[in-house]
Amino acid sequence: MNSTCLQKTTRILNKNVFKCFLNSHIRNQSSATNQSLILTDVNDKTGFATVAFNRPPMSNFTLELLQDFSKSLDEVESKNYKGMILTSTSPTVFSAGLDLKELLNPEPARLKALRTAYIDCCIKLYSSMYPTVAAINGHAIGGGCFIAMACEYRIMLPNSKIGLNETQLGIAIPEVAVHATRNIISSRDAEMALTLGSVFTTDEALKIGLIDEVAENKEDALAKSEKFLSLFKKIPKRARGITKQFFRKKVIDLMTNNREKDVEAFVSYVMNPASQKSFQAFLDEAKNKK
Ligand SMILES: CC/C=C\CC/C=C/CC(=O)SCCNC(=O)CCNC(=O)[C@H](O)C(C)(C)COP(=O)(O)OP(=O)(O)OC[C@H]1O[C@@H](n2cnc3c(N)ncnc32)[C@H](O)[C@@H]1OP(=O)(O)O
Repeated sequence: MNSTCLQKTTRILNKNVFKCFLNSHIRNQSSATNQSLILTDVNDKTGFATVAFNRPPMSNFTLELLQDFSKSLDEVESKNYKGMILTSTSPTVFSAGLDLKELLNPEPARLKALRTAYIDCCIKLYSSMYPTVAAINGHAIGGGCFIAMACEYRIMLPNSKIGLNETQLGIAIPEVAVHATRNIISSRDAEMALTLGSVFTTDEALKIGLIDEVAENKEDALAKSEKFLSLFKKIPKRARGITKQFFRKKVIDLMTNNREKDVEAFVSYVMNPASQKSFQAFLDEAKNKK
């Protein structure tokens, strides 16, 4: 097989695997271990890329997933795709945030790398020149919620939960997350939500403006996402992107300039015995539910 033919075959295979994942055929983590942690599919007609977290069932973030996500975001930018839909291959979860097993008794260097990789992805997503939409196909908690918040528009499925629950775990919300939340919901709602570590239902999130639309199912969420991205079809990319970045400048600057401080603070919160206890309690409670 010549290389062009091989590339084409690989692409078709990847597309089929992706469709299969989108249809949620993979229901457990072990069946995904040999697969990419991020799947990207590009619609040749629209030029929109659909990027999916591929770590069922919780789509929680490990260092490796975040490193791959960062590369995918670079690819969407460098290949000049017209927009990005962010979703996951899990049947009921967009993302449960950072993998709590990464936070439990961590090796400090890996924990630092994890947080650095997470911020790196947030900066790329928050400041991207291309339009972004989160097709939130289930729960979006902690770091999963913030990633959705870094997109320009949020469409969520019914009967799901979304929120920044960090304070409940003993982790203070970084200043940057305060400003990013205020960019979406009212300052009053933001203060209540972040100090309580509130997790909202789909309907509650719609009411306060944390999400923009509710979709009937994943297919509908993807269709609505394409409709949102299409709004920008005729708007020159550079003018649009720079204007977006002006609105987001404060958050982008804080994330970029405070990166080291944020990592240090995060490591210190996570290593705190009270936080360690709360991570263990969550994992034990989930086990005992069964
Ligand atoms: C610039 C920075 C800005 C912002 C800051 C962003 C910071 C982020 C920090 C974090 O992300 S901390 C992590 C936050 N996440 C959580 O607290 C956990 C969230 N999970 C849930 O609330 C629920 O699991 C769910 C609503 C997603 C799903 O609920 P349900 O369907 O009832 O499943 P279970 O709770 O029974 O869980 C099933 C299974 O999955 C494990 N699990 C869930 N989440 C995580 C996780 N994040 N990490 C590791 N494992 C997780 C859970 O332990 C169960 O495991 P079993 O082995 O018992 O099956």
